[in-house]
Order: sequence, then C-alpha cells, then structure tokens
Amino acid sequence: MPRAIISPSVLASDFGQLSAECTRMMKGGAEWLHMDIMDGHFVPNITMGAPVLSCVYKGVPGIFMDCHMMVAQPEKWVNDIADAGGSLYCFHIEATSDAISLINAIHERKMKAGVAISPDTASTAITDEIGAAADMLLVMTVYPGRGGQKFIERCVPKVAELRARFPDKDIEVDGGVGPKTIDACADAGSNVIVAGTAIFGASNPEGVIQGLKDTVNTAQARIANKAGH
Ligand SMILES: O=C(CO)[C@H](O)[C@H](O)COP(=O)(O)O
Repeated sequence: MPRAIISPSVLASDFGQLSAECTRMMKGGAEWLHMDIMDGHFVPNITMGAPVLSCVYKGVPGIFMDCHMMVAQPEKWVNDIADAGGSLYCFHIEATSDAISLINAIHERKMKAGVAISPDTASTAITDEIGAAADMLLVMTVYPGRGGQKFIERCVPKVAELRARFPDKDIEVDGGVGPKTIDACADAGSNVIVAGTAIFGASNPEGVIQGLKDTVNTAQARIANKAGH
C-alpha cells in the first residue's frame, strides 16, 4: 500500500528564504518538497533551475527534492538536476516524444522518474509500458503555471483510473489541493499530495500537513481492504 507523502509546493513559499522555508516544512512533517521548475516556454512563467536547487540542497540536509519540470525540453535538464541534488525528476508527457528513453536517462542518473499529465490530457496517455517504467504519476488538478488556482474536479477520475492500473505506484496530485479538496483526491487513490497555498498560507502548517496525511492513510487502508490486500 503506497504511504502518504506530503510535498509542499515551494511556489507558495517566500523564495527569498527558500532554504529556510524548506527546512520549516520538513520540521512540520513534510516528507518531500515540491520544486516547481518553469522555463517560460512550456508554461507562461519562470521560476528557478538547477543553480537554485543546488543551493537549497546544500543548505537543507536530507531534503527530498520532488522536481516538477514544467519545461519544454525535459531531456535537456536531467544531468543538471541530478548534479544539483534532485531526488525525483517529473516531466510532462505532453513535452516529450519518447517517455521511455527519458525515464531510462533519469534512472541512469539515480533519480526517481515521474510522469505528469495536464488537465486536458487523458490518463491513457500514460500507457501501461510508461506507467510501469515510471516511479510516480502526477495528475495535475490545475493548469500548470501558477499557484493559488481553483481545483479542477473533472481531473479526479483520472487518478482513479491510474490507481486501478497501477495499484502500488506513487500517484501525485497537484493544484488547488488542501483540506477542502483532499477527500476527493484520497478517495480516488492519490497518495502523494502537493499543496502550496493551503500549507504555506496556513497559520498552522503542521496541522494542515498532518490532516492531509491522515486523510490519505485512511483512504489507502480502505482501498487496500477493498482490494483484499
Ligand atoms: O505546479 C504548480 C502550478 O503549476 C503548483 O505546484 C500548484 O499550483 C500548487 O499550488 P497551489 O496548492 O497553491 O495550487
């Protein structure tokens, strides 16, 4: 049964204090940190790249950088992100013509490989072969590019479809996720939860992290019982 993993999205953090913000989240119970990497081509926004990640990696011992590559040429950055200390390299299926080769290249650099789909991409774009090769599947529940958007409910069935095909895989949701929308994500089978505004904007981020985790663990146990595991 995949365990609950909370990955606060640094897009909602104070970028001027990025290492301190990541440390604060880890102390608050976050397992991973979701590093939103945007190149101004795949999405109309620019955030950061390997040089910034490298500083965070040096400044935050033990950090697991869940790198969400919202970039037009994901093949181009694998080595740079690996050298910077990236733990997981998640690319968009819409941005590559050869997902399997890219997953292999990511694994060669000892990172976990994630495959993301945007709201208008069907879950079947992640074929059985691609899903089996990847370590994590990401269902975007907003259009990539900005934080603080409204959760898109119609993306949720894609989580359930992927969970049915990949019962043991990490399945991440990202965009507009928080205490008000976690139930739908957890019930559909997502176990890796990205939340930016809901965590960084909270007066009690530890409480929000714990609440999200509890909801996912309860739902995962229910799913496992139903499947007779
Ligand atoms: O990938 C992203 C946007 O492209 C962000 O991770 C996402 O939007 C999370 O932020 P919030 O929880 O505030 O919606």
